[in-house]
Amino acid sequence: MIEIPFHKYQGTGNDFVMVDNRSGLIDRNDKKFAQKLCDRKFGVGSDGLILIENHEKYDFEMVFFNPDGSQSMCGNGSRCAVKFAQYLAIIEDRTIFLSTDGVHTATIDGDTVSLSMQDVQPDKIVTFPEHFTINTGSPHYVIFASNIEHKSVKEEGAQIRYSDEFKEKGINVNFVEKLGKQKIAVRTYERGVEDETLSCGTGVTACAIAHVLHGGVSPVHISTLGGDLIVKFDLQDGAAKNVYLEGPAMKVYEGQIKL
Ligand SMILES: N[C@@H](CCC[C@H](N)C(=O)O)C(=O)O
Repeated sequence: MIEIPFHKYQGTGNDFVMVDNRSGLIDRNDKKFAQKLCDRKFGVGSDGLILIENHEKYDFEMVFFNPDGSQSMCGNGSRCAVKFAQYLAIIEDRTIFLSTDGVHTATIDGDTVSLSMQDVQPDKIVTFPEHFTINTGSPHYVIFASNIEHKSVKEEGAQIRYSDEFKEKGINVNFVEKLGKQKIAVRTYERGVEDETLSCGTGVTACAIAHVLHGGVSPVHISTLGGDLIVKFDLQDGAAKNVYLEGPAMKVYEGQIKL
């Protein structure tokens, strides 16, 4: 049994257990740690586990796990990791770091973290008559709907995520309501959590891109169940470039857990 010090962070209600793993306390290849720490009944409980590790070339490396132990890019988690790296005095108010899908930069202003996302090339944006699939580091299904406050996001999201087309690799499912040229509301079912979360950073980025492809204008202000985010980008030759995800990221508490 080992005692693991952890910090809990949230970004618009998407919550993460953070572990300073610069000493190699946790084996990053052992996905059971994520399953245990993220368990809301037997562990700390969160939408993901993030390990902060040393990196030769960048300020740090962020290793992200979903609660089921799978790995992908996490936008809100990256914003929280940046705040945690500031708390650990690895960085001051700007950084360049490595995440699951490559190198990111970020700036911090109080509790607001602005994160650069990878360019989304045209082959990652697929338009169907009723929906989009867009990969913003993680795969997203984006569907426009009305009155999303009344949607059964868990049930309807799970139907798409476990459909024949997606059941093997999984997909995150986003329901988007247009509120204006520069405003949308989003609710997201996340794979790996297998439930609705209060917010999803890569998800709202995909939704903002879909919104602009439908006539919206960047920057797009996004309302989620857990708070507000802003996504900015330039649409050039069918690609989304200079993509930024901005919003609050905060520490909630810290503790130790025996595993
Ligand atoms: N909450 C995240 C996305 C986390 C990864 C996702 N569940 C997946 O497996 O694709 C975000 O803020 O982007």
